[in-house]
Amino acid sequence: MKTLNLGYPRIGSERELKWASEAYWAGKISLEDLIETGKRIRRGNWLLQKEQGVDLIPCNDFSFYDHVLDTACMFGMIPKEYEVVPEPLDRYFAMARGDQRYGLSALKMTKWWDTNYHYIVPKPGQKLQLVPYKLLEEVEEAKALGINVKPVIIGPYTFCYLSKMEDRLEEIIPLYVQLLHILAEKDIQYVQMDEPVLGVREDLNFSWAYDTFARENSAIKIILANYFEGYGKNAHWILDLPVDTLHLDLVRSPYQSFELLSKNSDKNFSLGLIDGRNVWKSDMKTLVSQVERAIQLVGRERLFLAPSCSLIHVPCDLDLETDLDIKSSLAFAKQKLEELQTLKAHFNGDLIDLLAFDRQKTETSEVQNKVYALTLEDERRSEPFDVRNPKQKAFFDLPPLPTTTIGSFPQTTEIRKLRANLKKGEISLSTYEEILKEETRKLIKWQEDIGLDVLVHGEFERTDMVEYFGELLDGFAFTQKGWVQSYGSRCVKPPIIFGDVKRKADMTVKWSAFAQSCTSKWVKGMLTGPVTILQWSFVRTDQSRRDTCLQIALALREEVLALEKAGIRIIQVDEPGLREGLPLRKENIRTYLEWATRAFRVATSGVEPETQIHTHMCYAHFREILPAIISLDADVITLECARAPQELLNTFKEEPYPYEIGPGVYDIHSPRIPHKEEMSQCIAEALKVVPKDRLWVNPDCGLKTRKWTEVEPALKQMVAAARSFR
Ligand SMILES: Nc1nc2c(c(=O)[nH]1)N[C@@H](CNc1ccc(C(=O)N[C@@H](CCC(=O)N[C@@H](CCC(=O)N[C@@H](CCC(=O)O)C(=O)O)C(=O)O)C(=O)O)cc1)CN2
Ligand code: MET
Ligand SMILES: [Zn+2]
Repeated sequence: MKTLNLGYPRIGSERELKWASEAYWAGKISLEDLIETGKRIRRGNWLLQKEQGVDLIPCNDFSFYDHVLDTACMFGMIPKEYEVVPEPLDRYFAMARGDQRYGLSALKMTKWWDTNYHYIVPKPGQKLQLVPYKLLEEVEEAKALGINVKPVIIGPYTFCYLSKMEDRLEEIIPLYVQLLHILAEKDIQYVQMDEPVLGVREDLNFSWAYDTFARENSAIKIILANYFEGYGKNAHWILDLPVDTLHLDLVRSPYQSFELLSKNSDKNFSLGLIDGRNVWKSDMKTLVSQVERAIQLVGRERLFLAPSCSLIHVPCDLDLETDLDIKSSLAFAKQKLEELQTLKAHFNGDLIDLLAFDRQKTETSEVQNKVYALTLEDERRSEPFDVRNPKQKAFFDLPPLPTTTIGSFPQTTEIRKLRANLKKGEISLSTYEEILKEETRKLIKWQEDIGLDVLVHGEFERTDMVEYFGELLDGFAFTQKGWVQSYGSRCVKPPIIFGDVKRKADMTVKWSAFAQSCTSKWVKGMLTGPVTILQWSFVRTDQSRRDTCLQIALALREEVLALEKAGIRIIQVDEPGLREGLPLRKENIRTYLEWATRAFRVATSGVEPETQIHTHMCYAHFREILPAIISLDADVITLECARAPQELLNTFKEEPYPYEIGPGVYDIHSPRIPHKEEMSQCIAEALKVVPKDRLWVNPDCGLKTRKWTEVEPALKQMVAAARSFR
């Protein structure tokens, strides 16, 4: 029995790649040093996988920023304006994050399927050509270590779908053919073509490309990898494709996977048994019986054992955790490979102790009962928007086009160091809090000085907008080193929901009330919404996502009411995870949106009519969920918009948004400082589709990743731009 792996985390178990890239961008280390770090990580990952007995080890799963951008570069998709950057890796980073030195803005970034990973959306335009050096270098590096790797390549349909160039398959297929030829010459035996588009589209004709590949290349075996969903109606023809192996995500689609295994075919199958999207240990007994069934259906020679998807969505190594009560229930990337090896050993006849793993079932608790007892009253504001909106206008007395920010301000090295010191016990909690209060006080003053209208406290006390709440709520565990790449060098440490969620005490009231006490302007309270907390955590699997989400909503409802009671009358409940949680298959969308929007309303609807509920979302194609966004009944929404204003504004042209809205005028994911004229342009565009008394002016998202030197001029210009329209 053989095993294969679809991809391994590339950020490094100590986030080596993050530190090296950020040091390189800051001019603190050389390009050679950065490249060397990349090599070290790849070597480490390959050797680890070899040691774990993985038979087909991936390459090209490494990336200095993003594997979709790598693929775009492999096909020569470098927009003209970036050609001014002489060094190829700098040009690549300029596309990913913009480059002030050359006045270049970044390409658009968006979510990878239903994950919290973000990819760079390639920009079609120029003629395509094959530039495969990154991939080939990795093949050679692995060879030097005695490993004949399996390159991972985004397949043509998925790549064209993600790049919005489905009309250019004819042009790109020959480049794939050319690449396969080159790889065959290098003695590559297997290539993994990732085609997760199979999980969302049922109208594509795959045989066009894959027949060509089979005709032109008999030497290379193609593993077609679909994950995060089953094959849907594509199951009717997928077995006719001339590929060697079909990967099945048995975690997301067990039923259909076995249907495919039962059909008559000549295919080999990769059984995606081990959950690549969650951190619980596998129940080996269940896996064994699944494999046994598969063996009965197709025979063991035709099977690979595998994780369900790439392991980049889970942390690297559980061994690094020294203080985690539920550790014995968990498996991170390295441990998942160990599970794979155990399973393989079992089927190869070694005597192995197979552990059944039953997560304890908890008794129906008070919180669960509260969820069952929720009524329509609990998710309805006491007055509809048209009645409460004029009251709010009178209550807050804000100028037209009020300016605000999304919540966080720069998380400077000093602040992070301070928190690290607190964790190490080098400073006391009261010292920590005093210093952060001082930062907050300074920030309030600064916001007053530059003339912002609705102020924020800055979120200095938060490690991360989800982790922070996880640490304060019952039912969550959190790791020390459980980092998962979110985009580029940015990582998150998703908390683990293992039990019933309950609010123990106030979570944000102290900080918001303190900030409000420093000013006579309005300070906006800041919470992360129930769907986003769910979506960005690892969840328990013994109860539905819906029930877990509603439990979180009930906890947040208490916090919202506590904020209101403390005099915070504008409360933002962020839901950037709402769109991302959308099921990939259309038929599951409605049910999801019903409970997800309900959770938001449960969290927010208990307040007085004058209390203004804001929400915020980023990176979304909002059009398809606009009715759901409207059903949140939030008084104000701030949205990411700067990298793709037209898309968003067209949406509102077609369907006017009935609440107040702030389409972001400043792209905060790039270090580049926008000009006032660009922001004015955004406001002018927005005014074409949003009535003036409903429009807010704000950045795209929080400013925590930016430097003060970037934020100061940008926000001053933003305020000036807003004023020029009043
Ligand atoms: N969960 C989540 N998902 C999300 C987002 C989000 O904000 N949270 N936003 C979008 C993605 N955007 C993101 C934006 C920023 C970061 C981000 O800045 N992450 C930080 C880590 C944040 C954090 O938890 N920081 C901790 C730990 C900081 C740290 O690394 N400390 C050093 C020591 C400090 C030092 O000496 O510099 C260490 O532990 O080694 C803290 O502030 O306390 C990073 O990668 O740098 C992540 C995602 C969508 N998905
Ligand atoms: C990813 S959405 C971020 C919202 C949060 N309030 C912040 O400003 O950082
Ligand atoms: Zn955001």
